[in-house]
Amino acid sequence: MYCRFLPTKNNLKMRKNNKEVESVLQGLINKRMRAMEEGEKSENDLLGLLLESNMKDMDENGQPSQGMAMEDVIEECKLFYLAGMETTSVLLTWTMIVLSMHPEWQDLAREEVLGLFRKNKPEYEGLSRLKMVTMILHEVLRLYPSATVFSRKTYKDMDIGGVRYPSGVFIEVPVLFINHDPDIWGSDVNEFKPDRFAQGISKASKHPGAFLSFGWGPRVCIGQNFAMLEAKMALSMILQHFEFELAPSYTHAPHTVMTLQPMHGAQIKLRAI
Ligand code: HEM
Repeated sequence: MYCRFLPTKNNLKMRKNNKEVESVLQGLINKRMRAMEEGEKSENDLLGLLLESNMKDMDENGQPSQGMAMEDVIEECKLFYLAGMETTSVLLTWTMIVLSMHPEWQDLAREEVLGLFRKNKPEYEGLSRLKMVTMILHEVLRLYPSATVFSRKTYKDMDIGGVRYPSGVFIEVPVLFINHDPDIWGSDVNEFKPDRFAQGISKASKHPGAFLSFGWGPRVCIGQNFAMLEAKMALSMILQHFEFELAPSYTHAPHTVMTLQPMHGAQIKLRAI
């Protein structure tokens, strides 16, 4: 846990990158704040909302300390970008890979999408009626969870699963291992079987809370509905216009670099339809 404070080559590079990201964000924030101070209407996006609440708090209380500190605004921007971008993009990547490996499911998904939207642009109402596509995305998230682990820290002495932990212990929740545990998902745990989600997430496994790909509890992923919507929209549009299969150069090697990614990339051949 504390290794990140050591001046290793990687840590120094990360710190340098972090500084660079923060200074880019600070520049964007300054520009936006100037525009807001000059009376320009704030844009309806995350940064606009954060800054608006930050400035409002400062106005009402007259003390900047009551508002959201600028470091917090920067941290929120970083969090939303890092937590929201890569996770959804690797979900789509794995979905393309898995549907290339299982053309029968690719056909079923396409049938559903074309049945609902034909070749028209998918609209919000229709996306919520995509049952097959939703099952596929959940099964991909089970087999290849974008975040393979998340952590917690005990804030007091406590018993978890019959083990006594003192306060201040970091606990890693191994999502990838849980998602591949045959005692939870059955002996076909390593197979791609979207229909295990046919009755919803809580009925897909022997334990109703076993699906942890979006986390759980008060810190559950705040963007999960948005991510699913984005993935459904993108996948629907791809299925409407392309058939796809793996290129011979594709090598299956999932590995973790922050998120779970295909180590050698995802070489996929697309054919317009
Ligand atoms: C497939 C896509 C995604 C996956 C698999 C995913 C997964 C996760 C996981 C496992 C957590 C940790 C939960 C915990 O510690 O209990 C998390 C937290 C979070 N996610 Fe996502 N996420 C995805 C997309 C998004 C998107 C699109 C956004 C924003 C638009 C987002 C924003 C966040 C934020 C802000 C948190 C921190 C929540 C908190 O600590 O209260 N995520 N996500």
